[in-house]
Amino acid sequence: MDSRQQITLRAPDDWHIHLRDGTALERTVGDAARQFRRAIIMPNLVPPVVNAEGALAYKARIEAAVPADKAFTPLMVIYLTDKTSPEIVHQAHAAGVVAAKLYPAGATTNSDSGVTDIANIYPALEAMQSCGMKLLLHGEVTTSDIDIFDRERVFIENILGRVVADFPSLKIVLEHITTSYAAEFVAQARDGVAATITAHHLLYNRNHMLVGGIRPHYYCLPVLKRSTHQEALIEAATSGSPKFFLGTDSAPHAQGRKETACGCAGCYTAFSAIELYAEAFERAGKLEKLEGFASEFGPDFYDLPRNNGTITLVREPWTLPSGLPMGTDALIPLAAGETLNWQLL
Ligand SMILES: NC(=O)N[C@@H](CC(=O)O)C(=O)O
Ligand SMILES: [Zn+2]
Ligand SMILES: [Zn+2]
Repeated sequence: MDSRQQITLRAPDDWHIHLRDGTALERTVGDAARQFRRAIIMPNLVPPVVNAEGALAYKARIEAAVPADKAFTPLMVIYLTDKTSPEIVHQAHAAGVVAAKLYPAGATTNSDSGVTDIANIYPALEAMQSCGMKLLLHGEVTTSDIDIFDRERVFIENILGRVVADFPSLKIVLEHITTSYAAEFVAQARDGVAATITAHHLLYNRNHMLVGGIRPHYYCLPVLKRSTHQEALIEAATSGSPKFFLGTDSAPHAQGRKETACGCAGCYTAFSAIELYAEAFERAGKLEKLEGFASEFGPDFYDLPRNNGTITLVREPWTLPSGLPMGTDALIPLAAGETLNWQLL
């Protein structure tokens, strides 16, 4: 009889992940499939995944990288551009694409082809509303006069409120929220508006990134905020509200592209995602709320069945590796070399 403390959860899903392409897939898909049954696959490749054809081809490349002993379903997303037409939306929907992603142009990694004015995609949003395709948002404005720590709040005030009102039955996910403003907006919004929360925004605030030396592996977008915002996110994630669910935003960048004068934005959390979330929920004294957040509210929002089967985590401290191979590159996982209390069996 195993006397270690354990928790067993319905098998979880990741509602926001970056897998990249080519030789990265062995690493990223292997890690994701060890942790999750399904994942929403971000389309910000270079060039981006902008239509049904691109999504189906990318899906096949991901499926080819799933380890033989794992069941993992990629849920595909197209990238909205100024040229996304209702026809592109309907074709994608017919091909099984579940959502379209809005990257304001210039907001984040690989967002150069993003939307320059929300008005340009109103016909596409109309089509998405009519066929039930979800809208996923990188919720930051990009104008240079707006401070980087205010970009999420200003997006909510200037853009999100309008989209939520103009498309009253469009299902919308504000991705990787980082502020109390976002948590409050989503909590009070109409049905059909939800948010994903990353493990790193639950575990860290900007002091972790900037005090005692600059730590590039904590740098992601939207950037970590002050601790009061971190506390609001912990409160939202552990509240039991079905509007908040798991999305890692795991985003691999080779070590040399993080540890450099102009480092890329993105944290690689896929290697130990559910363990990082368990850590955050345990610290909040809310481990019993992890299953809803990780395994129930996401599929409910996406109108998909919850997974059958379970995973088990044991409370047995273990140390993350200091680096991982990704193709011919080195990849530094978030919390590299640190000890976590919970381990996936
Ligand atoms: N989160 C990040 O900092 N980076 C993501 C893009 C994104 O989700 O904004 C990436 O693709 O690297
Ligand atoms: Zn983003
Ligand atoms: Zn992302």
